Formats: sequence, structure tokens, C-alpha cells
Amino acid sequence: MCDKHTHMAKTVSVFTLGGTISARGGGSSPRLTGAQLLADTAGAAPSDIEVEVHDVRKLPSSSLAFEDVADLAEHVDAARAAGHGVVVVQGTDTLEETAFLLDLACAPGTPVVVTGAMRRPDLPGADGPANLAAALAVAADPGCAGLGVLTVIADEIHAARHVRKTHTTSVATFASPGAGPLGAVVEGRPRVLLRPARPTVTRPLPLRGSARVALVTLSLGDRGELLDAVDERFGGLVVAAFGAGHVPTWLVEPLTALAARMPVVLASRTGAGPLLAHTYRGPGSEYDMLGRGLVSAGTLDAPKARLLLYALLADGADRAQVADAFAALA
Ligand SMILES: NC(=O)C[C@H](N)C(=O)O
Repeated sequence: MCDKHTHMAKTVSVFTLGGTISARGGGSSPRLTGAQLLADTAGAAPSDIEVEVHDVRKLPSSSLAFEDVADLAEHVDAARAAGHGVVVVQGTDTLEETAFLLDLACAPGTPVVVTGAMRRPDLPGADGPANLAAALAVAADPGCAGLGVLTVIADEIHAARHVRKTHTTSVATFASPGAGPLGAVVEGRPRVLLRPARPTVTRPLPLRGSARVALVTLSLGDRGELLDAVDERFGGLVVAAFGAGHVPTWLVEPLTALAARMPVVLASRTGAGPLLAHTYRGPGSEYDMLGRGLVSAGTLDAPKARLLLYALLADGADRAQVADAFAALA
């Protein structure tokens, strides 16, 4: 339990990237700065910490790129090397992806928390100030270190590896289907109920290389035209397959051919639960496809599987290293 204020980190570094939390007027007025966001927490944040604010980007999170997160990871590493807790403030649309990339890229250290808001700061019931105050409380608490990168929204603490945006407008949009939250912020204090069984990666993966990884989500009647386009353009592929890892019989051969040329990761389009390994055995089943050289995404959803494959390939991983990294997370 990290529910005591007695061991607070003295300083928390806040890095802002943009998002709805700062989008006063929906983009018709200048974005709120990090300093303004902090002022709006109006005493709800812990009073016994120093906060350093750095406005790093001013973007909707749909326009964040790998380079932006690579820059951010360097800021985060530097802040943690100085012993600071870290809060990243950004849009919710890709919040889980930034959090997971930081989980892959940053060495273990002080707590790192990603937060944002669903309601603009000029709308009634704006959730940004409460989310930022709760995120600061978690980032300042050394008892919340060692949990991997976290998200804090609507008073829930989630692991980057499992959290997803699950609703277009609800302020309680973030959930960890199949895993559940790690804890909650109650009366301004973090309470951790669960700790991850293992770290997300054993070695931080730099995000500075480049790799092209496609994500193809299957749907009924897919004839495989997008798979044809993958071959020339990409160095890796994630297939978001049906259910527990199933593809149509007519895509078995095209996927097998692709898997002979590049790492192909088999994920589920359902967004929750593990990929199966041997429950179904017919053509196009998970057993069939994994036997044909596809790599199981395990419990990673398809977008996160794409990020892990990207980070591995950008780091120069070969096929065996890709398979090992996914197996280690399963
Ligand atoms: N709630 C939000 O922050 C959504 C916004 N479009 C973003 O991700 O930047």
C-alpha cells in the first residue's frame, strides 16, 4: 500500500503535450499552459511537493508521432535521474499508447503517471484539475514506484500495459479489461491494491530507430487486399484477428507467406483477454497460425502489440528476439 504521505518525492516534473485538458474553447483560444493547469488544481494537489512544469508540445494527441514520444522519454529519464516523480499531461485519444511506449523505453525509477481529461477546461464539470491533482499525488509517492508506467484518470490507477480508452465521451473512459485497475486515489492519497507480476520489459528499448509496422484489423468478408499492400511497404505486421486469434481460411496462405518474410504478430480485435494457443485447431485457428510462424500477442491488445513490435524492430531485434519479447510478456 502506498497510502502514506511521509515519503513523498520532493519534486514532480510535469510535461505537457496538449490534449482536451488544455483545449480551452475547443481550439478557438490559446491552449492553457502547464502552469495554468496547475493553478486550476486549486489546492487539491499535495501541498508538500515542488512542481516543475515543462510545456513540450501543444497538440491533439491524435497528432503525436514516435519522435514526440522519443523526445518525451528522454525528458522523463532526465527527471527521474534527478529523483523527480513524473506526470505527463496529454490528450486521451492516444494516452494509453504514450504510456505504453514510455513503459518500453524508460528505465525503472520514480513513478511516471500519464493523465489527461475528457471535458474541456471551459465546460461544466471539467475533469482536468481533479485528474492532474490525483496524478501528482501518485507521482509524488515512492510507494507507487515499481509498478511500471501508470495512468491516473477518474481517480483510478491503471498499468500502461493493460489500460485502454473504452468510451468516446465518458470521464470514466479508461479501464483495464481483463486485468482491472491497480488501485485508486482516495481522499487525495494513492492506494495500490495490486502490483504487476513482472516488468513490461527487462531492458529499456530506445525509440530512436525507425521501423514500419502495419496493423490490419480483420472484419467479416475481408479478402486480404490490405495484406497484399503490406509486403513491399512494411517490416512487420500485427493482425487483429477474430476472437481468440482466428483468421478466415483464405487468409491462411497469405499470412503464412508474410510470416516467412517479416515478423507477423497475431492479436485479437476484441481488446481484452489472452490469445489462445491450442483450443481450436482447424485451418485459420490460433493453433494453426502460431504453428505457421506467427507470434502470439499474448494479452497485449493489437495497438500495443504494434508498439512493442515497432520498438523491437527499431532496436534491430531479429525474429527470435521478437518472439522472446512477446513470450516474456504473455
Ligand atoms: N479527451 C481528449 O483529450 C481527446 C483529444 N482529442 C486528444 O486526444 O487530444
